[in-house]
Amino acid sequence: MTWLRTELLRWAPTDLHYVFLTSILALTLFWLFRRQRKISMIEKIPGPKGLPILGSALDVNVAPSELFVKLCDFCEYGRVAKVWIGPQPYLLISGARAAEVILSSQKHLDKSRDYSFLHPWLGTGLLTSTGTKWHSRRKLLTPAFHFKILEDFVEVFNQQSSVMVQRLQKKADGNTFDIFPYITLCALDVICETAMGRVVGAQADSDSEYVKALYRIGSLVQQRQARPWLQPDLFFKLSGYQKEHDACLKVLHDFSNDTIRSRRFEYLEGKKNEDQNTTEDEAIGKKKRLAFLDLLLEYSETVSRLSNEDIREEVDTFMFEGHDTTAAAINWSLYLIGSNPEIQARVHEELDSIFGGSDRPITMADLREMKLTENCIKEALRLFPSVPSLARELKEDAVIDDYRIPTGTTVTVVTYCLHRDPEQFPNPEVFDPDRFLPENCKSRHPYAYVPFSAGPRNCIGQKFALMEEKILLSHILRSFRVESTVKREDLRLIGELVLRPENGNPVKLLPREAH
Ligand code: HEM
Repeated sequence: MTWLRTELLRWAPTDLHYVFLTSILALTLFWLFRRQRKISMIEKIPGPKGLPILGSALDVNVAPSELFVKLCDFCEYGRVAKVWIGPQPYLLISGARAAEVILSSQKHLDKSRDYSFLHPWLGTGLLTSTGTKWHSRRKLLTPAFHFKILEDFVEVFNQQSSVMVQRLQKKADGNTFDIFPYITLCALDVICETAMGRVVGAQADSDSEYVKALYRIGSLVQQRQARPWLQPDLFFKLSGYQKEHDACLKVLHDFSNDTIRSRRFEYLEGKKNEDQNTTEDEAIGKKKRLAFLDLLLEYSETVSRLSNEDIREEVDTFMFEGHDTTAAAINWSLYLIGSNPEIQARVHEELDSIFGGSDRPITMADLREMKLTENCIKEALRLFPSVPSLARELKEDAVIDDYRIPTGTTVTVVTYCLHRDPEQFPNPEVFDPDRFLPENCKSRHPYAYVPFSAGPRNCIGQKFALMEEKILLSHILRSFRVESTVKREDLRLIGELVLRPENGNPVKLLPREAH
């Protein structure tokens, strides 16, 4: 028995134990109090009832096209709605006043956790970074999107559009085919040349290793975002996707790194020779076109030092943000124009009045005249915004539409639903480009229409995107008449990183001369 007494004495609680236990208890109570406060604040907001602990997690465990329908159903609860997915509350915003609180704020700039699945590929480039890094990069990159610089890209937009039109000519026999990949590959060629200054010829060879890796990694990130069980690193690894993801990553990063290294070398060599020689182009007064990558190299030498890795983050971000979004937007415009023959006739009339039936390249002056075409693009981005929702994580409490929203909540602006508010857009489902005539925009809330987001974290590439869209779309419509074959009520939407039709964009094309 002596051994038992000795053991008991050894384990008898000391002051240290009391302090330790009291601290644990205090921390637990504090956590419970905070959690309860959070729950009671969130519970005041309308939303689906959900199950204990799971919330609405089972409702969102559905096929991708049903998931988007669910998201829109949740928004029916109100312009501000809540939904619990397990222990995590999500706030869904589909009203302009509430969207303004988040998008115009200088405080709520942090992206939600979903964006972290892009980090291995994009690092913390402009889209995914936060705090001082985001601030300084945004300041550095803004001049790269100046109109004067974008003007130089018109030639690329024209050249790649001509390749696309040539490819489409082979399909313009009135039979149905999916035009989506034709437009996507063209947008990919455009972004490779404008962002990196490299010609990948995706339209000529869509089997290239780089093109395949780009698409595969996009779809892997999307799957991970949509399926909560793939989110922990361990499960992603066990699923086998991690290996595939890393293989794609290697192809993409090797490509960007090689390009950056060789362009930096060329840039430095060019600088050395600058005073000694003039290049052949300069001798005939022709200015060399600079890709975004060249501009970053120049800023890196003159404004703020950027490592090759810093530059890669930004160039990869442009590659990611800058092609799927524009490709989807052009497809949606074409889909809606192809479903509305009267509007298509008006667009053809506008294009004929500018180009008179010639197939000459499009100039900046032409772009300014394409008012109706531009309004069709804007209206298509209203009905089918390429980025259908965007999310922030609150780093401090916020007051939205009289509700106090606690720190840590993920706030998602559901652009797709916001753009269908009947108070801002009467008969919201109707495709009516005249909504964007200046006189019809006057009374609209400034945050009712935000396809490029708004406020400090808006899309840096929106002018580039609109120019590209106008040029690609008008090249198609100058050559062809388009007929959409899917009715609006039969559309099934996939609303992941980018909003796209589940079954592509099957259309019939006919050469214009035939009509
Ligand atoms: C129709 C085409 C496009 C649409 C609809 C679009 C839409 C958007 C939206 C909604 C955001 C905010 C995302 C968020 O807060 O999560 C965004 C951000 C961004 N976009 Fe675009 N985008 C388009 C084209 C482009 C292009 C062509 C580029 C570059 C060449 C680009 C580069 C970026 C970048 C770098 C950001 C992050 C900006 C920041 O956080 O400071 N986008 N875009």
